[in-house]
Amino acid sequence: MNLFNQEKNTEIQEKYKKLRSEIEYHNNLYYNEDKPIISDIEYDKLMRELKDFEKNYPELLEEKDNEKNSPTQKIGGTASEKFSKVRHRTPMLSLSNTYNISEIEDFDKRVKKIIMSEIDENNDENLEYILELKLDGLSISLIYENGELVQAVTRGDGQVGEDVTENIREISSIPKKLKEPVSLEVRGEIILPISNFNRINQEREDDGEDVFANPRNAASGTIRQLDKTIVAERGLDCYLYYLVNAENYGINTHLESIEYIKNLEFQTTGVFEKYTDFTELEKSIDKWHDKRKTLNYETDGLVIKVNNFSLYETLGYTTKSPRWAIAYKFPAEQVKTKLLDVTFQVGRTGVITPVAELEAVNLSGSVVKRASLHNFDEIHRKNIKIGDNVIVEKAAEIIPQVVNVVFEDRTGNEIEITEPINCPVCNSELSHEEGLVALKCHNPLCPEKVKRQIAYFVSRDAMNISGLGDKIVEKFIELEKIKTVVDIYSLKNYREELENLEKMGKKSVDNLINNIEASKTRDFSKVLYALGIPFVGKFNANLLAKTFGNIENLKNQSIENLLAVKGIGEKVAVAVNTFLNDENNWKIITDLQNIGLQFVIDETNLEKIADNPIKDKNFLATGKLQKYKRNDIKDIILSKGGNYLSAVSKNLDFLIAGEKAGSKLEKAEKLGIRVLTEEDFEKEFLEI
Ligand SMILES: NC(=O)c1ccc[n+]([C@@H]2O[C@H](COP(=O)([O-])OP(=O)(O)OC[C@H]3O[C@@H](n4cnc5c(N)ncnc54)[C@H](O)[C@@H]3O)[C@@H](O)[C@H]2O)c1
Ligand SMILES: [Zn+2]
Repeated sequence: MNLFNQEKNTEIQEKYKKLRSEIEYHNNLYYNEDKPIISDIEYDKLMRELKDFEKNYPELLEEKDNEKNSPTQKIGGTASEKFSKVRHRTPMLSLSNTYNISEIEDFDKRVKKIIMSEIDENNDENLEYILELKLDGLSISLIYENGELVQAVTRGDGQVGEDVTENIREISSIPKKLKEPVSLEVRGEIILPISNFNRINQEREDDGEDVFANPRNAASGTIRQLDKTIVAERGLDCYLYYLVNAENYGINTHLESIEYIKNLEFQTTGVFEKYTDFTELEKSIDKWHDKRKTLNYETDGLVIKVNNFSLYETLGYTTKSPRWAIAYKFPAEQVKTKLLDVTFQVGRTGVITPVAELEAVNLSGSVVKRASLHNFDEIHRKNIKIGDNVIVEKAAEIIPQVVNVVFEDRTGNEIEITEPINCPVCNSELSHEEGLVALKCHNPLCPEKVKRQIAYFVSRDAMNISGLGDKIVEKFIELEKIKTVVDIYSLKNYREELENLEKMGKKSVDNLINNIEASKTRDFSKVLYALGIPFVGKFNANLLAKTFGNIENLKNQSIENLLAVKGIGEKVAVAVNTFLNDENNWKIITDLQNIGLQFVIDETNLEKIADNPIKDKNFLATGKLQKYKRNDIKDIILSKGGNYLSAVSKNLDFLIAGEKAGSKLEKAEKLGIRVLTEEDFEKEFLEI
C-alpha cells in the first residue's frame, strides 16, 4: 500500500470514528437522558451518512468490534441501573425508516420480489398492507399472565429493558386485569397527550425548571423516573399496536390481531387502514400529512406493515428491524427566513432569554415571527448572527425553533450577537448568577419581572385571585401604583382607576377586591408557592411548609438542614436559602405578613404532626381504594410527617390494601408487614 492510500485510509477511519461518536453522543442524550439537542431530522441525516459510509467502505464494518457496536446495528439506549433489568422473551426491534416516498415504493417492490414464490406470480391479491400511525412516544411491552398485568418493560437495547411495572400501573387506560384469563404479551407506545405536554411545560417554565423538548422526551422521562405519583399527575397514556406471537392465538393477520386486542379492551389509535393497491396507500399517506395535526398525540410518521403473517418468515428480519414493515417519517415543516434581530425577554426570576425576531413567514398554517433561541450557548453552538438566513422548523404543536443557519447565504455583513449588558426593560446591569449559565436581571423592581411575578402569584394553584389580568397589572405598574406584588393588596384604594379601565364595571371591581381580600386566608404552603422561589413548585412548597412550620424557621435553615428533608435536592435547597436571605425578598415577605397573609402553618395541623401515630412511620397503599385516591392518601401521610414508600420492603410499617391488591399484598404478608384496610387506617390513624 502506498503512502497516499495509507493516509487516505487513516483519514477515512478518523472521519468514520468521529461520525460514530457524534451519533453515540446524541443517542445518549436522547435515549438515556431524554434531552436531545438536535432535531430528529438532523439526527436521521447523520445516521444516513454513517450508513452510506459503511456501505461505501465495507471494510470499516468487517472488524468484529465495529460490526457489533456501530450505531447502525444497535437499537435504542441502555437499560438504566435505576430499574431492574428484564430480558425480552422476544426481542423488541426498531423499524427501518425513510422520509422518502420513492423508498416506500422500493419497499413495496422488494416485498413483492421476495414473496413472489409464496403467492401466484400474476396475482398479488394476497398481499395486503396495513397503514397505521407511528406514535412518537416510547415503546413498551406489557405482559399478562392469566389475565393479570404482571410486568411492563421498556425496549432498552432491544434485548434487555427496564422493569417499569409500578409506573405503568398509574396509566388508567392500561387494563390491569383482562376480561378473559389469557396470557399474552402486547406492545405499544406510551405517549403524553399534547394538551398535557403544553400544560406541564407551562408549569415547568413557571417553576423555573427546564422545559421538555417534545412530548416523546417528556413521556420517556416520566416513565423512567422513580416517583410513580408523577406518572399519574402528568397524565400519560398508552396505545397498543402489536400482539407478540399472535399465531399462537389462532390469528392469521395483523388486522385480526388488532381486533383481538381491542376486544380485550386495549386502547388502539383505531387507525389501521387496509390496502391492496399501493397507489391508494400513497394517497392516504398524503392525507395524513395534514390530518395528523388534529390528533391530541404526536405522530412522527406512518407505519406500513404486511398484513399476512404467513409472509413474515419469508420476509425475515435484519439485526435491527423486521423486513415486513417500514416507517415513513413526516418531514418536519421547515422554511427559510431572515433573522432580523435578536431581542431579550425578561422572565419571572429575571432570567434573560434571547428571542429571534424573524421576517414573517408562513409555517404549518400559522405566521411565525419569533422563535426562542433559549440561551447564549445555543446561539454560539449554532453560530447564529443577525442578518443570517435561517431554517425555522415547527413540529406539530411545538414552538418554532431555529434549526440552523444557511451558511451559503452569508454575505459577510452579518452581525455577531452579543450578550446585553443592561436589562432591556429596567436598564439595570445584568450578571450571571454564580455557577449558572443564565444571564439575569437582579433588580427586584424590574417592571417586567414584577408583572410576571404577579401573574404567577395570582394563578390558580397559588393565591387563586381571579380577575387580575396582565392588562390591569401593566396599567398599574405604569401608573406606579404597583411596584411589587405587595401593592396588589392596596388596589382597593384605587376603585375609581379600576372602574375606568376598559371593560371593568363596578361589579367586576367588587369581585376583584373581594378575591384579593379572600386570598389572605390561603394556606402557608400556597403562599410559599406563590412567592415564586426558583425550583419550588407546588409539591416542594407543601413539603417545606409542613416540615418547617413557618417562614422564619424556614429562612433560618442551613442548606444542609434543607437537604436533610427527603425530597429536597441541592438545587432547591440552595434556591430557598438564597431567596429567603435576600434583603429585598425578605422585605416583601414581611410586608405581606403585615398585611395578614399566612406565613405560619395552621397551628391545629402542627400539633397533629407533633403527636400523631403516622409520624415517621412508613406506609404504602396498593390495590383499588374506595374512599381515597392514591395521591390523597399519600398527601395525608406526608402531611402528618409519615413516609410514603414506593415498594414493599422490610422497612415498610403498614400496607394499606384495597380491592384486588396483588403481588404487593403477597409480598407484605410474606414479610409479616401489617396490612390495613382503608377503614383500619382511618380508625387507627385519622380519628384521633
Ligand atoms: N434527536 C436526537 O438526538 C435523536 C437521537 C436518537 C434517536 N432519535 C430519533 O429516534 C429514531 C430512532 O429511534 P427508534 O429506533 O426508536 O426508531 P423509531 O422511533 O424511528 O421507530 C421504531 C419505533 O416506532 C415505534 N412505533 C410507533 N408506532 C408504531 C406502530 N404503529 N407500529 C410499530 N412501531 C411503532 C415503536 O416504539 C418502535 O420501536 C431516529 O430515527 C430519530 O428520529 C433522535
Ligand atoms: Zn430588569
